Amino acid sequence: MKSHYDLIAIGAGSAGLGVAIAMKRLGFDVLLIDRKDQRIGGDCLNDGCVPSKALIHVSRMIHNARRSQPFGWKMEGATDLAAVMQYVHERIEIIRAHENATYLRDSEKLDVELGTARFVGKQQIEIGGRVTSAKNIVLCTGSKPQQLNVAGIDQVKVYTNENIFTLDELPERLLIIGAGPIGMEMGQAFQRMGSQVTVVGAEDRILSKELPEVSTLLQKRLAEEGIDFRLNRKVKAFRDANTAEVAPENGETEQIPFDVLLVAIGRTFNFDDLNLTAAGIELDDKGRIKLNDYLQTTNEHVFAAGDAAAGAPAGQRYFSHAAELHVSTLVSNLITPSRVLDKKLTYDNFSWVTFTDPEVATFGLLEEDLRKRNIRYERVDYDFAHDDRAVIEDYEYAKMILFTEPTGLNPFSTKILGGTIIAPNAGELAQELILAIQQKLTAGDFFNKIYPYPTASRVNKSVWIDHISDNLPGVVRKAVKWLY
Ligand SMILES: Cc1cc2nc3c(=O)[nH]c(=O)nc-3n(C[C@H](O)[C@H](O)[C@H](O)COP(=O)(O)OP(=O)(O)OC[C@H]3O[C@@H](n4cnc5c(N)ncnc54)[C@H](O)[C@@H]3O)c2cc1C
Ligand SMILES: NC(=O)c1ccc[n+]([C@@H]2O[C@H](COP(=O)([O-])OP(=O)(O)OC[C@H]3O[C@@H](n4cnc5c(N)ncnc54)[C@H](O)[C@@H]3O)[C@@H](O)[C@H]2O)c1
Repeated sequence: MKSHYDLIAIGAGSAGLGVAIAMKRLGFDVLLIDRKDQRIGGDCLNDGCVPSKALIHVSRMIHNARRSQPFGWKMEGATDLAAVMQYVHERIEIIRAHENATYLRDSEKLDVELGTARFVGKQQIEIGGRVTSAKNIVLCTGSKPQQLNVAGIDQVKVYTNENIFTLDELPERLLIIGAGPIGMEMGQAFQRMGSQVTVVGAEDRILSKELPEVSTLLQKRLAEEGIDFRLNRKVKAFRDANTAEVAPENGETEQIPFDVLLVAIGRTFNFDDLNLTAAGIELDDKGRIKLNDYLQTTNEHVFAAGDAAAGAPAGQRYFSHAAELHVSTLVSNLITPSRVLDKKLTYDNFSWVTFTDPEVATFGLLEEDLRKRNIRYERVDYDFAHDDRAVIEDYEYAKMILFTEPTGLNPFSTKILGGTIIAPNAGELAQELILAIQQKLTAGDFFNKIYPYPTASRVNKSVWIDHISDNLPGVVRKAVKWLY
């Protein structure tokens, strides 16, 4: 480790790896720090995106195998969770081959230190008893699961995303607290593998960041697969190691027996070890780092990225690709010679996907953003009932909701502002729409594109064919007829 660097990144998850590699490749002297080699890759690789999506992949195969029975396949069996987890961990190790200290030192020429970092000055970091400094430091220390603090919890073996992928026996009864993306993705995966899943959610609907009709449709599909929902309820206490006492605000308490408890009730931060006060870095009243629009902390030499940047004025987004957006904003600002040219963080072109089946993809401006900003918009609802691919593959229930500019005299010039798709592979279907928002493409651009039949993404044209047909001004129809 050198005594001084151009930049130090603390934490080697999506944010830390991104900023360190980008700055190094641009020619700067960079130090990357994480607690230990097995943590490099952060939550995403070790106990977030990668293991969860691998588990979802396996559970979908099991579900599809079961669904083939009406077509003559006779299958029986039970999930061997140890074998499933072996697959999950093999996938992690494949990615770890290029996300580890040796690889980063040898191939990316980064300085990598393993240990817990703490501030000992405004630009000074101590790690393993040694001190180094940097012109700029980026806090990429991520987040951790929020704990459930209720009476009797100490008797229970609590699982979170940090240890659920170590299970090697399928629980008969899995109780999940929290109906957010972790609860829904893991709940469906375990239900499909053969557990009886019960979900307790504090709000009146699942995935409360989505449009209400999307939550309702997804909940219906998950309930049809057998998940038992107890919404508008909280765990009040644990009677013993396998019984939760659950109740609505002013209602009767119900006992829910379980074999395994998964808690997924949101995130908190990893700031305790950092000694932030030594660097003059302040937290807000929610325990988030105070940041300006440029991801800068109250110490002008220290910035935050990834889950650690939840205190940004633009809002909090706990996603790997949010870390990617923070990194590109930061790197571009760090190498820009004049502060006047600095880019503010904005989520206007952001998107996310919840990898349930059906998937939920949400992109661009949310309806609440449009209302808050007094932006005039129209809502376009598209039902997949008459989409040939949806009929062929049995997902006529799917929906697309777009928020568009108000249709003017020329409906072909309408642009998308945001929207949501709930459908199998919605995350892939939405990609074209996300690009359209970013590049300001119009309804006419989709209308004029010829999509191979019967690709699923033809819906991105069908929605406009319907919309344009419904909104073509009478004068245009008359003119066309007159010219005919
Ligand atoms: C179950 C689950 C599924 C998810 N699925 C998705 C998904 O499908 N798509 C998606 O986009 N996002 C997903 N996410 C969110 C995504 O994982 C996170 O947003 C992302 O990992 C955040 O990256 P980060 O770099 O900010 O933090 P992290 O990945 O948490 O990395 C932080 C690193 O900092 C290190 N660190 C902390 N403190 C110190 C210190 N003092 N000294 C040294 N090192 C330190 C930690 O060891 C850790 O490695 C999921 C999350 C979970 C929990
Ligand atoms: N596909 C993806 O991109 C993906 C997948 C999983 C997680 N993530 C990220 O990880 C983050 C964390 O996920 P999460 O699901 O833990 O958090 P979340 O904050 O999104 O959802 C937690 C849910 O738990 C509920 N809750 C809180 N306290 C409760 C209590 N005591 N009893 C019952 N319910 C309670 C909340 O009302 C909320 O609906 C997400 O915000 C998301 O950004 C992303």
